[in-house]
Amino acid sequence: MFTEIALAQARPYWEGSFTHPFIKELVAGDLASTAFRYYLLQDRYYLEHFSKIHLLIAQQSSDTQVKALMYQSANNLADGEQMVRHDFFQELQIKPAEIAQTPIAPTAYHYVSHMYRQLVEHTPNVALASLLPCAWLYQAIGQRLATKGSPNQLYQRWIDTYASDEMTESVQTFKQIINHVYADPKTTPAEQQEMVDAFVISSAMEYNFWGMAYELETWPSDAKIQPKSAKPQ
Ligand SMILES: Cc1ncc(CO)c(N)n1
Repeated sequence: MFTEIALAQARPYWEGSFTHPFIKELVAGDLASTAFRYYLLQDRYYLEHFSKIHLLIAQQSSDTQVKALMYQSANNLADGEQMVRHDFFQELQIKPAEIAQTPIAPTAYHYVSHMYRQLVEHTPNVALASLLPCAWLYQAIGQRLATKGSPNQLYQRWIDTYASDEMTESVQTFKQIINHVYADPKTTPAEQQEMVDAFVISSAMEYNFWGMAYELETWPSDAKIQPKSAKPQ
């Protein structure tokens, strides 16, 4: 089964995420607000592209189940998670000017680039595999943290986003569909391996994403020109 094989290989990155200082301090309630802000700013860029990649996979896949899942998830993202984020932005007073002035951090840029790359270098199925750690890892984190609860209201709301029954259900559906695609006789052993590799790299990127926010990661400081900002196109 794809999900078991892929998770077994990505395990160290998952464990690293569960125990990352960003997550630990989020639960304890004492995560620096600068780190959470930076996370949100970078994640806004990430989610915007994540949604676009869903649409590209939907257009390029010949599998009816994959197509339906990608269109539906793109819609859910638009009116679910991105809406919640909109509220966070308002509450933390993150204004368009701050968004426009914040360069995309290297890890956010690399993670997004990795997902697009699967469509160019490989196939819609491989790109699909690169999307799965996003929802699945956050759902696993949500499950673990839900019982603990954060004394910080805002951080608790972030946790709640990922600890819901709807989240668990949608991850279940994604896993069933990808396991089906992986086992399909049309999927060659080479493509199966590429799916696993794409999943593992995304898991590594997920792990790096916490460090990116925690350390307020930037491009090399001697660069005179910073890359473009994360502002919406
Ligand atoms: C980087 C990242 N991974 C996963 C999720 C969950 O959707 C998110 N919002 N951001």
